[in-house]
Amino acid sequence: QPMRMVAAPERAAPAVRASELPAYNPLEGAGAPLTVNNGGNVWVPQRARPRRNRKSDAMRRMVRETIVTPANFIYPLFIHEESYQQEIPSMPGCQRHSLEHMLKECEDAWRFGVRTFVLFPKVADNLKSNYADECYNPNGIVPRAVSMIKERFPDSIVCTDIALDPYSDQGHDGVVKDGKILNDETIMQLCKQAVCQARAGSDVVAPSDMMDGRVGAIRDALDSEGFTDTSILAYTAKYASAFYGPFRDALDSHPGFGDKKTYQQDPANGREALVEAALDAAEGADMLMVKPGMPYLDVIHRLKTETNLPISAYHVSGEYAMMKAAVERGWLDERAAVLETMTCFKRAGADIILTYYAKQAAQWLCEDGLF
Ligand SMILES: NCc1[nH]cc(CCC(=O)O)c1CC(=O)O
Ligand SMILES: [Mg+2]
Repeated sequence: QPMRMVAAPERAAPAVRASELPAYNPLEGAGAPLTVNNGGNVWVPQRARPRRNRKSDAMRRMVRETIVTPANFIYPLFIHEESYQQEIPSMPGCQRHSLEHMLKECEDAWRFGVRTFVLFPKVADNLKSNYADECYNPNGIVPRAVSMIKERFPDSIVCTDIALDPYSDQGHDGVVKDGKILNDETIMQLCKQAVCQARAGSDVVAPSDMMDGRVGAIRDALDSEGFTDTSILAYTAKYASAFYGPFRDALDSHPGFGDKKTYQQDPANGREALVEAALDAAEGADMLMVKPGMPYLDVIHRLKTETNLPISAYHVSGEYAMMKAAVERGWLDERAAVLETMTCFKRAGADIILTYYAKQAAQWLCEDGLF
């Protein structure tokens, strides 16, 4: 039934005394007949009007629950050994950077308040192998990149990914035998990779492989080599997702056979993320990651309520690509859609947001100012 407007009567309605008003009931106005108040205005009697807290920009800012700042972002950078920048067609606006250009990119983001970077290497095919031994080469591209950033920006936080896939000739996150991914053999390699990166100056190592027990093993390996201050950002709830395709284009790391479902989580499972979170926390993780981001806000929220460790959302390559594609078609307002997405990650419980939009979003936040 549509509500009918009632014409105001000729004479003003008699004043209503407070004592005559019914007991407070915030829902009372719903469906109540329209009347006219002492001001002569149409009035649906109701005391609670949530719109009052939205009535001006200043009011909205005063009551805002969630504020995203550039310090919350982790900016991922793809690097390669070449001296040029290479566009990644499925990730418009992202490139494989030369090491020199990587520094320029850090500097640009730094000016907008971004302090944290994570590195992903595109490795040449002739350096790839089943055991991925290149991953702990002290002269490999990642250790060199880490020292370059730390030298230029000593106050930055440099994160490095721990996983074999960029260095694996099979495109898997572990050592392969008879078509299976070996858990404990892989952990041996991951520990060497973590120590190598810590030695190069990495502030945070981020295992993204999903082998069981690798957080504890990496913690012990770091500690026994004296790297007790190197943090671990564990990819705790990493799902076997269809949204990683553009990242695998960027690294040329598509799995050579099969899929990653025997180690990454089933997207159908939420409670399983709590099992993983309890293990990672017990094994010494400093921060927990949920990946992908937007389709997994419920998982972020559940981890936030179940643990007291900082939570990071990974806004992955496929999420980035689909936003860019809609923007290119003129179907989305990029700035509004991106900033809304970032705010929603934090509202859901993410303290940290790893996103390919980090530099751009930080710039927009700086332009808005006053956050
Ligand atoms: N260790 C692999 C890794 N680390 C980050 C991503 C994907 C990130 C993205 O899509 O942005 C992947 C891909 C995969 O698991 O196959
Ligand atoms: Mg685990």
